[in-house]
Amino acid sequence: MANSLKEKTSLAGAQPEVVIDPAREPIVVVDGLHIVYRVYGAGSKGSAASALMRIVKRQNRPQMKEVHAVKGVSFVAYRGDAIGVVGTNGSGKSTLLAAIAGLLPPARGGVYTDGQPSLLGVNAALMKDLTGSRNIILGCLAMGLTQEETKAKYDEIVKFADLKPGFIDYPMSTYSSGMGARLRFAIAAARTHDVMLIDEALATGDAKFKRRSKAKIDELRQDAGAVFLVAHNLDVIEETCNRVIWLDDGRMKMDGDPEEVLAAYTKATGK
Ligand SMILES: Nc1ncnc2c1ncn2[C@@H]1O[C@H](COP(=O)(O)OP(=O)(O)OP(=O)(O)O)[C@@H](O)[C@H]1O
Repeated sequence: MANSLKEKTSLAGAQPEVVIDPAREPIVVVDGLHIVYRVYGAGSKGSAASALMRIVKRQNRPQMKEVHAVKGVSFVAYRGDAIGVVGTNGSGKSTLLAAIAGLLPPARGGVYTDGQPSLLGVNAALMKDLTGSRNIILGCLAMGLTQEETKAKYDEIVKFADLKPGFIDYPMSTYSSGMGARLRFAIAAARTHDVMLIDEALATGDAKFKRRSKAKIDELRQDAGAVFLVAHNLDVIEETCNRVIWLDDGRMKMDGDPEEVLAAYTKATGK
């Protein structure tokens, strides 16, 4: 599979922008990636009536605006990497993760992954009207676990989420954001992921849960291909990751050792 990644990278363009270290196993290759959102102005989604009015008034279609969120980012993540992604609001962190997960089509360049990426975000798709218990079962089945595997993992997930007593049988709409995040993380961590993308999921947990999550991520890193973590809390990144990518206005500003990158980022942003 590693070979196919190398082949694909060289096919991505005449001049691939990434260089793969032949001594290591690439898991994710991001090659000259550009992501552009297309946004229509207010009211532009429009009804048939507003379209008719435009025809009558001989007006053109409302202007489409483009938001260039990721601008030519390239890097290679290797097996065992836990990569923290930092950057100020709107710098493109979530967009990059969504692109790696295959949820956003590149405008240019490409993303190649060895295995199935799983995006674990604050808005991960759990059903608010269903109980935590039902969500565990649905979540496990959705991740591809069999009924037997789901049953076997159930108690472990409940224990890891460590919700207030009884809450596992309440609808998730009654959970605080921290409780929701804990359950989401506990469900996602119940299986190993080839590429695990965590978007702020740990931000709402308390200190004890963060410690346990870190231990769990370390464990997942042993089996997973690569872990990506977006967090505004730099301590979480520093403690969890072996590498940090700093995005600035959609561009790669730095990629390297956590201590070095976080020091430069803190100095530049005063965070
Ligand atoms: N669905 C969308 N439609 C249009 N523009 C979007 C959309 N999502 C994000 N953007 C824009 O893309 C850019 C990058 O946003 P993104 O959410 O990736 O940044 P971020 O670094 O994750 O920010 P934050 O730290 O605030 O979560 C921003 O300019 C944002 O306004």
